[in-house]
Amino acid sequence: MVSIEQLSLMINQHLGLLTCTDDAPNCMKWKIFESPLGGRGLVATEDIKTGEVLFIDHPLVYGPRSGTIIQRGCTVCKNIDSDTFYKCSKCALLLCSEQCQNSGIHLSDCSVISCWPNKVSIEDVDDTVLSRALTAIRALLLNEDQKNLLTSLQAHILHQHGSEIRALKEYFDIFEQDEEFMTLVTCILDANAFQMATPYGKKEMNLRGLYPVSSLMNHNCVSNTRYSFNSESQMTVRAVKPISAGTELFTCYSGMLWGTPARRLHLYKTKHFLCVCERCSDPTERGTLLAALKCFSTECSGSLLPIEPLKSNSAWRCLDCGLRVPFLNITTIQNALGSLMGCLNFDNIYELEKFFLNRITKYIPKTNQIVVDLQCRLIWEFGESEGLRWEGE
Ligand SMILES: C[S@@+](CC[C@H](N)C(=O)[O-])C[C@H]1O[C@@H](n2cnc3c(N)ncnc32)[C@H](O)[C@@H]1O
Repeated sequence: MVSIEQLSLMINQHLGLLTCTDDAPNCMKWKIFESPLGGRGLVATEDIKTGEVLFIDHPLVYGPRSGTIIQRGCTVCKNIDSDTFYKCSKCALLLCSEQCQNSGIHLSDCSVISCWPNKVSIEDVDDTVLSRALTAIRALLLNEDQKNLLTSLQAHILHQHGSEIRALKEYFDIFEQDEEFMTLVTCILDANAFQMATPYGKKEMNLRGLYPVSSLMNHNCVSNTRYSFNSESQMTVRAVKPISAGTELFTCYSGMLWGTPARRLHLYKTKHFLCVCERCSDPTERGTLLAALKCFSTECSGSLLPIEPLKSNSAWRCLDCGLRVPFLNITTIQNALGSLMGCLNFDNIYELEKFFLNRITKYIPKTNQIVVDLQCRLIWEFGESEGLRWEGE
């Protein structure tokens, strides 16, 4: 593991590559430090005002996400809506036009892949396997300084990572050194990559990017920063509240409007830690009751909440009548709700509205994250669709 001083130098060099704009502060009001949470983090060195830009980061590497649900799209322009997709005859990456094929991005990608002897004919290479591995493949193109910065970021070395590289080996004889490096990169991406924003209304592949400075921010369920992307994929990180000198800068790795059990499970599965922040420790989640379920007693209209939210198998209790419900009964309800949501067609706004008005609030309190999520989706859709009106209360 590199020292904080070495890492700070690398980060400064990385940020120094940016052209300074009025929006980008030349003098940083934070530094890298040993976080009390373990590992490194960023801490404010001066008082910071709400809205102040903390830094503007750019990705070391980016590419398609590697999840199991694969979106097929052009690996250059990210377009997922084309009748002209074809595979490059040298490397099998999916493309949509000659222009994309002749672009610098594709020529670089292709230069790496076409060096590996193929085990099957190029036409038979599964382009979705290549797409899943593309971000790690692109890391091979970084220069030595960039590779050093990348490998100084946290990695959780777990067998579950690197499946995209193992799948790639079915089609190519990958050089051992490349395979080792790409496998490490998949572990680093898993711990650090951010989902990149898709421009509104554009049908584009979902991308992930490795933003080294942002990657050093630890998580808190009530973060004191927020980030946004510009059209050049730069990430601007701003303070969302006044931050006093000595306070750690936090981002939020999970959905802000998810209840505590959902957030903690997500953080555990994807980032391999159990959050113990103030919000997670508070059964009411600062009064938002996002995880609340309806009391099981027919005479009571109260809300059930976990008694000890930091214990994953905690019993729940009704805030009004005090009824205690064992954890197993709670998981049964949560699973049933999950199945119900799984059957919903989120593209059908009318179905969503009906479900929202007539069904879901019969079973769960209006504060529950599912209701809040549906409300947000409806507001989003109604805001954009001409003629659509809120028909209920
Ligand atoms: C993006 S990295 C953050 C920087 C990292 N601490 C480092 O030293 O490079 C994400 C990892 O940091 C750790 N982490 C982040 N937030 C945490 C928190 N609130 N509690 C415990 N560990 C945390 C987890 O290991 C997580 O997978």
